[in-house]
Amino acid sequence: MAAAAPLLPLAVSLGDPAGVGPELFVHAWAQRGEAGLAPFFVAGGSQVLHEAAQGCGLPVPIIAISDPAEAIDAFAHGLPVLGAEGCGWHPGAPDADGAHLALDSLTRAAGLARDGVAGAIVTGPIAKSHLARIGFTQPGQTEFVADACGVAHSDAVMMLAGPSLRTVPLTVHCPLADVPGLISRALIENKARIVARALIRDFGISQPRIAIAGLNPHAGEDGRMGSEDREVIAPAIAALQAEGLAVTGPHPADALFAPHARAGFDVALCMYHDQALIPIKALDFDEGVNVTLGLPIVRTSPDHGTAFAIAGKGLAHPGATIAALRMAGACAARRQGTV
Ligand SMILES: NC(=O)C1=CN([C@@H]2O[C@H](COP(=O)(O)OP(=O)(O)OC[C@H]3O[C@@H](n4cnc5c(N)ncnc54)[C@H](O)[C@@H]3O)[C@@H](O)[C@H]2O)C=CC1
Ligand SMILES: NCC(=O)COP(=O)(O)O
Repeated sequence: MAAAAPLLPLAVSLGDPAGVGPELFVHAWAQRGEAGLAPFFVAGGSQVLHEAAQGCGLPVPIIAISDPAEAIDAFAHGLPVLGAEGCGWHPGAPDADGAHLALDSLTRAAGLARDGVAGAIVTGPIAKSHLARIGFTQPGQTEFVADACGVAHSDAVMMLAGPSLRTVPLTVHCPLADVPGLISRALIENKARIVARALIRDFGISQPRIAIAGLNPHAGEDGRMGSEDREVIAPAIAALQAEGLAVTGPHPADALFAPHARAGFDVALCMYHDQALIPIKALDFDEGVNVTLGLPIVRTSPDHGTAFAIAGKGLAHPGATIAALRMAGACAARRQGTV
C-alpha cells in the first residue's frame, strides 16, 4: 500500500504502559511496510517498549534518538524512541509510575507536534481516572492537546472515523443527565463549522455532507417526545444551511446508521457520547480512529481504551492503532502539501 508521506515524523505518546498501547505500537512498527505507515517515534518508554516487543515475540529493535528528525532514517531499522527510559512493562497492573510516564510522554509528544518538529501526534490510550490521581485535570486527551495548542476546549472537536462512517459527539465526557442542558444552538453551529472546515482541509472532502441527529426518540415527534429537537437543533440546522453548509436533520438517531442512511452523509453530528461511539464501535471497532478537529496540529488516537484486562496477553488487535497512525500520516501530508 502506498503511504502518504509527511515531511516530518509522527510523535506517538505511549499511553498507559500497563494498557495495550505499548504492544500495539510495537505491532504497528512491525507491520509498517504492509500498512503503509509514515515514520513515527515514541516519546519515552524505551524499556516498556523493549519488554513489550519481547513479550509479543516480535524482533523489534528499540532505537534511542535524541532529535525527532533522526526518526526518519532510524524507522527503517527499528522503533525510534525519544527521551527517557521510564519504568518496566507491567501489563494489566497500572500504577502511579506508569501514569507519570504516560503523562510525560503525552506532554512531550504534544509539545513536539505543536512546535512543528513532529508532523502530528498519535496518542496511546490512557485511563483518565488513573491519570487524574497524579494531577491530570482535563476530561481527556482531546482537551489536554487543545490546551497545549492554546485552543479553547469548545473548539477542539472529537470525531470518530472508520471505514463505515464518521461521527462527532457534540457533548463528550459528561453525565447523560447534563446533556439536554448543554445542547445549544451555539454549540451545534460552532462544532458543525469546525467539522466542515476540517473535512475540507484534512480529508479532502470539498462539500462535506453533515447529518445532525436528534436528541429525543423520533427526533422529538413534533414536540410530543421532547422539545430540544424542534426548539434548539432545528434552528441551528436552518442557520447552518443559510450559510451554505450541506447540513440535514434533525434525524431520528435510531435509523441514522443504517447502511442506506450512511450513504447520504460524510459525518453525523450526535448529541452525546454513546450516540456517536456505539455505531462506530459496533461497525468499525478494529479500525476506528479518534481524531481531534479544530487544532493547529493533527492529532489521532485508536478509538479504544487501555483494555487492562487483555494487556500483554496477545489478544489486543492492532488495527485501530495502525489506522490512527495511517490517518495521522495522511492528514499531516495533506497539510504539508506532500499529497
Ligand atoms: N483514547 C483513549 O485514551 C481512551 C481511553 N479510554 C480509557 O480506557 C479505560 C478503559 O475503558 P473501557 O471503557 O473499558 O474501554 P476499552 O476500549 O479499554 O475496552 C472495551 C472492550 O474492548 C476490548 N478492547 C479494547 N481494545 C482492544 C483491542 N485493541 N483489541 C481487542 N479488544 C480490545 C477490551 O478488552 C474490552 O473488552 C478507561 O479508563 C477509559 O478512560 C477509553 C476510550 C478511549
Ligand atoms: N470515549 C473516547 C475517549 O475516551 C477518548 O477521549 P480522549 O482522551 O481522546 O479525549
